[in-house]
Amino acid sequence: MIEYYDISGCYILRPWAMEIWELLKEFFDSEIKKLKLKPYYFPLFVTENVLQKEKDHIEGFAPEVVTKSGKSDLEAPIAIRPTSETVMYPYFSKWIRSHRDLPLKCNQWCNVVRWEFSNPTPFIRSREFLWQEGHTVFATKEEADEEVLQILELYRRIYEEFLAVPVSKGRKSEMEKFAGGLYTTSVEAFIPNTGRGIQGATSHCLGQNFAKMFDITFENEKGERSMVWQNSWAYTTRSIGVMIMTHGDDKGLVLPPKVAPIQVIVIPVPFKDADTTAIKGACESAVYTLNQAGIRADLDARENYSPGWKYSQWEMKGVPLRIEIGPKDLANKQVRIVRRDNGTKVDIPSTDLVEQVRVLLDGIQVNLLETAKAKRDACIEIISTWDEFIAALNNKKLILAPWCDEEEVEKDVKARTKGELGAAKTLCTPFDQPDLPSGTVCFASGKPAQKWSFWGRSY
Ligand SMILES: O=C1CCCN[C@@H]1CCCn1cnc2ccccc2c1=O
Repeated sequence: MIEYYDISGCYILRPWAMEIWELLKEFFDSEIKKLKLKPYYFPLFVTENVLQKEKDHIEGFAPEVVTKSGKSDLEAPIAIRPTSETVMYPYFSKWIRSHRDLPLKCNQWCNVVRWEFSNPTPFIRSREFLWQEGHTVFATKEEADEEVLQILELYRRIYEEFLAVPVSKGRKSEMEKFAGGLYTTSVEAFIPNTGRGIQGATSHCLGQNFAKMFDITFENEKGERSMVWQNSWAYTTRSIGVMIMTHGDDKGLVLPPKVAPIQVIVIPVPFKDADTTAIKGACESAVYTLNQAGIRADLDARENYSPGWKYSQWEMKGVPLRIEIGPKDLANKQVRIVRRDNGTKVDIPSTDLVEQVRVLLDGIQVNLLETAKAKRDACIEIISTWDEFIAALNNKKLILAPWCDEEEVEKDVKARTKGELGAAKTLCTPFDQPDLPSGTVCFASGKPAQKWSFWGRSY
């Protein structure tokens, strides 16, 4: 999937990874086009003084900004985009004059650079990554609020319907939200093996903060000038890393069929005096029939590897289904199908091939999500006291706790849980709130609890 590069935190994405990214992009792009998003491409470079325009929140990120100044020190240093607000919004200000210019809906698929120094991890934390960033502009807050949730639902579908990763939709705390915005919503995943939460994607309502900063105003129907309301939202190639960690097993990758570059690998099983030509022919026609039905099938007829060696290689690559065709299968006009997710083998008549493969692929997709959901739910611990919180944290749990929603308390929990594994933090306040009996107190402060929030260590 990936090749290490001679610069730390940078990776080469090879076809097995890029084909997954392209399948996700195909779905997401077709969905946002239904919402009237238009494709744009803005420059990679931004002058540092323009980037500094967001100085109130950018100082938090400043060290991550890669800059290069020209040969003579007269030239203003140029930065590589870590995100594109400051690149785009001066032009939104120029392009938007009247309510007739709204809503403006801009999406770009691109790379961004954030020169992070904490431990680089393929897909999960890289200094350059691919993403889509949506930047939309509305006349009213209501329109913005509605779109924030429409996009968040698309991110849930990316994770649950394609990557088979369960996520929780919720709202970020004031401390964890995008500082430049009004509020942040996110889909949060959880990795049971490490007991860490991981942000899957974010959908921010920016309010009128950037309209003020970049003077993005419009004349409404009554001829009055007012400021626009904006959103911005993104998901990244990190989503591939979350899928790998969620489904992988000791044999290697386990790919959900919806994002598998090859969904079915067909392998001839020759036998010493059997008719190898007929077997290969049967394999080729199986691949052809499946491809005609829109199933991503391929043939592995390499003569320099044994069937057993091929089984292991394609299992390691996570291909959902393997079809074996040997002399016995040929004689009985059947094929043997092996599932990657649970290893079951089944012999099916060649005449039922497409139908059965479809049923099996759908079954794998559902099974992977259900299995991951059960594992994630088994990690959720509902607590009410500080001691229970610490115990759950040390047991690698995803903690659901009643919280007074005070930032000072959030900071205090971070301070009290600092350590080499990283501090605990709020992951999100799930939209789906359990009942909060009156009188329930905050696990950390003892003050009246306002909400249930997910807490835990995170990536
Ligand atoms: O999430 C999104 C969605 C897509 C558009 N951008 C927003 C917010 C990005 C927040 N952010 C994140 N890292 C940064 C790193 C360096 C400079 C600036 C930033 C920065 O503004």
